[in-house]
Amino acid sequence: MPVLRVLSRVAKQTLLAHECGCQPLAVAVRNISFSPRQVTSGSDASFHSVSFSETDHPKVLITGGLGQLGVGLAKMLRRRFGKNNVILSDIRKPPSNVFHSGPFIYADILDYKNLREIVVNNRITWLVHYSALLSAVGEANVALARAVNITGLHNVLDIAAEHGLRLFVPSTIGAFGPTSPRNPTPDLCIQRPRTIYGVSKVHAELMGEYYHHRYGLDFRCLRYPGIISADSQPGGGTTDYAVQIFHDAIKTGRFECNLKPDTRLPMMYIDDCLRATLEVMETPAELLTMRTYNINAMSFTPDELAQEVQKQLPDLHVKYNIDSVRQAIADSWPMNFDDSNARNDWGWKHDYDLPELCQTMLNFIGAETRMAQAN
Ligand SMILES: NC(=O)C1=CN([C@@H]2O[C@H](COP(=O)(O)OP(=O)(O)OC[C@H]3O[C@@H](n4cnc5c(N)ncnc54)[C@H](O)[C@@H]3O)[C@@H](O)[C@H]2O)C=CC1
Ligand SMILES: CC(=O)[C@H](N)C(=O)O
Repeated sequence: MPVLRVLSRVAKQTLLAHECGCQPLAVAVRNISFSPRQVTSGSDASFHSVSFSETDHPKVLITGGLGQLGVGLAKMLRRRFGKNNVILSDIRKPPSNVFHSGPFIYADILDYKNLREIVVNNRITWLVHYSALLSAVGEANVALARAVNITGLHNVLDIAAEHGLRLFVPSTIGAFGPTSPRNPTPDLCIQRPRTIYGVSKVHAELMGEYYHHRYGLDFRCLRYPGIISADSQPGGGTTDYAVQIFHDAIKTGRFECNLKPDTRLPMMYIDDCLRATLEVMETPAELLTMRTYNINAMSFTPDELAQEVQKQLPDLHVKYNIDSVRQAIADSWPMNFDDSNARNDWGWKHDYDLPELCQTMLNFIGAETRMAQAN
C-alpha cells in the first residue's frame, strides 16, 4: 500500500474530524456496550470488548480455514504477526503439515457457544470468516448452504460485536445477478443473485454494514473474483475450471472444460487475494469510505486461458462439456469488475495478470509433479 498516500489521507481525515467536531469512526468501534444477541437472549456472559492497540499484534482466528484460501492466509499472517497469533479452525481434520505448522482448533460456526469460548479463551481480536458453501455445492445442498452461510454468519456477527473484534467476511462476484450491470460491475448497483450462495453473500454484506452502523462493528468485506491457486484445491465453485486446467494440462495434456469457451469472468491469483485481505484489514478505518469493496485483477474466458496455457504447453487438448448449472450461474455473474473504489481508497493494486498467472501456476504444479514422479 502506498504509505505516504495513506498517511496524508489519515492526516486530512483527522483534521476534518476536528474541524467538524466529529470523532473518527474507530472511536465508536471501541465503545460497543451491548450486543444484539445478549440483549435479546438474556445470556449471562459478561460483556467486554478486547482493546486492541494498533501497535500490538492482532490475535487472529480464521474460520473454515482448511479450504482453498485459509491455509495460505494463515501462512501469510503468521509471517507478519507470529505463528502463535494466528489460529486456523475448521470442522475437518487438518493434514499433518497444516497441523504442525501452527495452532489449529476445531470450530463449527453453527455452534455459537463453542465459537464464543474460542474467541474468549484465546483473546481473539481479528476474525476472518472463511467458512461457506460455494456456488455449485450450495445449489446441490441449499438447506446446508443456508445454515452455514446465513445462520453461521449470524453467530459470527454477534460474537464479533460482543467482543469488539475486527471482522473480515469475504463476498464474491456471485453476489451479483443477471439484472446487475455485468461489464463492468460497480460496487453499488442492483444485486439480485439467483444462487443461494449469492443470496447469502448479499445478506452478509448488508448485515455486516448494518452492524457497523448500528453497533460500531469494525466490519470489512471484499468481493473476491474467482481465485486461482496451485497448492490448494477449490471447494466446489463455478470458477473451479480455471484451477483444474493447469493440473490437467501438466498431468494428462487433456482438459475438459465445464463452461463455454466464451464465458468471461473476473479472476485473481491467490497471492493478490490474500495480500488484499491483509491490506484492507490494516487500512485505517478513516480511509474506508465503504465497508464492502470489489477487488479485481484480470478477466478472461476459458478459450483465452487455454490459449495462454498453450503458449507453454502447445500439445494441450481442450474439449468443452458444458455443465448447465455452472453455465447458468456464470452467465449471471459479472464479466468485468470495477474495483476503482478499492484502488482510490486504500491503494489496492494487483500484481498478477494472465501471463504471470499462467507462468506461476505451471512452474509450481510442474515442479510438484516432477518431485512426486521422482519419489
Ligand atoms: N475461492 C474462491 O474463488 C472465492 C472464495 N470466496 C469466499 O472466500 C471464503 C473462503 O473460500 P474457500 O477457501 O475457497 O472455500 P472452501 O469451500 O474451499 O472452504 C470452506 C471451508 O468451510 C468449512 N466449513 C463448512 N461448514 C463449516 C462449519 N459449519 N463450520 C466451520 N467451517 C465450515 C469447510 O470445511 C471448508 O474447509 C468463502 O467465504 C468464499 O465464499 C469468495 C469469492 C471467491
Ligand atoms: C467466485 C466464487 O465465489 C467461487 N469461486 C465460486 O465459483 O463459487
